[in-house]
Amino acid sequence: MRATHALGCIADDLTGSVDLAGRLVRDGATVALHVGVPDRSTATDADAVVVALKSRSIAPKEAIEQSLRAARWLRAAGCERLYLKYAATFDSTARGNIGPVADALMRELGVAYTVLAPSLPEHGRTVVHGTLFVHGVPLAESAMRNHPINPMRESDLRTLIGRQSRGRAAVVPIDTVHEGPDAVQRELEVSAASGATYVVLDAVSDDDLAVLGQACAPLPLSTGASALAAEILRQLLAVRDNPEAPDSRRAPAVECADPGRAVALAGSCSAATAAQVAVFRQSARSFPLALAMKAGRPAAVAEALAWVRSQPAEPLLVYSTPQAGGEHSTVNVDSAEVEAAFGELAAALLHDGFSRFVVAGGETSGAVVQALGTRALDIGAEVQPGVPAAFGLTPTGRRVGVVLKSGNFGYENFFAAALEEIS
Ligand SMILES: Nc1ncnc2c1ncn2[C@@H]1O[C@H](COP(=O)(O)OP(=O)(O)OP(=O)(O)O)[C@@H](O)[C@H]1O
Ligand SMILES: O=C(O)[C@@H](O)C(=O)CO
Repeated sequence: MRATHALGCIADDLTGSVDLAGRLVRDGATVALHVGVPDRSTATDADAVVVALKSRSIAPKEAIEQSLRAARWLRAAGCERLYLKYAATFDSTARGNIGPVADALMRELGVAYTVLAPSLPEHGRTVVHGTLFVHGVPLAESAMRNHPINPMRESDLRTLIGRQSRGRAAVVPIDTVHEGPDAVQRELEVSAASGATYVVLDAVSDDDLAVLGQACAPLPLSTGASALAAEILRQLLAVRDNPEAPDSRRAPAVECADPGRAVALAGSCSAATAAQVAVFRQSARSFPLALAMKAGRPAAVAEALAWVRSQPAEPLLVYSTPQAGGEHSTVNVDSAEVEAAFGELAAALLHDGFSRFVVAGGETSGAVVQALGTRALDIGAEVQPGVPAAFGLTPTGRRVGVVLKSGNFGYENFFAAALEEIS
């Protein structure tokens, strides 16, 4: 590995990590993305290094342990600044894991405070006076209210972080952001001096994020969605490489997947995926996995596999997404079992010669990529905003292509577009 990387990122789920990596690559930066904490250091010349965890919904103790291992690995690899990436919809429960992990990272780095910046205006996520909005609707009134794993029933980020961390939260209000980076930095110092350990950053536009990126670039640790990380990296690279602007950099071309069949797997329970599944089912052959789960996981996986094998033509979709227009939405199944079923199905399909997988849902993507055994991903072109194609090697040396979609990302034609991109 080279001596320094401008930014080291710890992402709490896999789709969030590809969203982040794709955004950095879109800006012209080079990115190394590792699935899980690598066992040893790996040589790379990347501007940013991303470690993708599956820590969003696990026990806080385990999430802290994994995140600290990632932080230590990134620092040993030469990352100058760290960024904790979580969902722009602040997906978490009353006990974590954003607060416990951020508390632990602050202790590890010996810093007194950090920022919270989930704003992602490109996807309609904005923060005003500390309240998180999704397309203008307070988070707790958005579809996230009924998320099966992380139901979000509070919109004030100070309250949310207060419930899952030690310490006090303050806000840098939008008016201060509009005054520019110096004003934001002054406000950060004032908040820290008054004992705040978390400072929520208002932002409603990409211009606001650019201001925040300038203000936060010197901080050892920042936290938030992909947008602030991208702005921080822009700043760090502009400073390091001046006069060459980050915009003029070129991401390396990535190799495609080996020849093989393609399948779409939808385990996401988000409203956007439900609409995308409903649209795709009009033209694709589809199998309702949640319904099959009534017979138990092994039988469901066997049935899904037999169905896929019997299909003479593509496109193919296996889905468990509730309210996707099928009767399965009424079936009461265990989330972890559904995830495991998607993983087992993906492993069997890989064995059958499938080489391209489009997956909807962060947890589902984590389970599928774990099952494929891919430990690092090269980021390719974005299919739709926040959803790049990615390519990696399996343990047996096969090159697979994946498109991993965060639940609420993508347009209605997402599945067809993603399969087209990795064909
Ligand atoms: N019909 C279903 N009933 C119960 N659980 C399900 C069903 N379908 C999927 N699940 C589970 O719900 C969880 C969905 O989480 P996942 O992260 O994959 O999607 P998401 O939450 O919609 O997307 P994201 O986290 O990217 O916003 C997974 O654990 C999945 O296995
Ligand atoms: O829906 C979102 O905002 C998130 O899933 C996200 O930030 C993905 O990176």
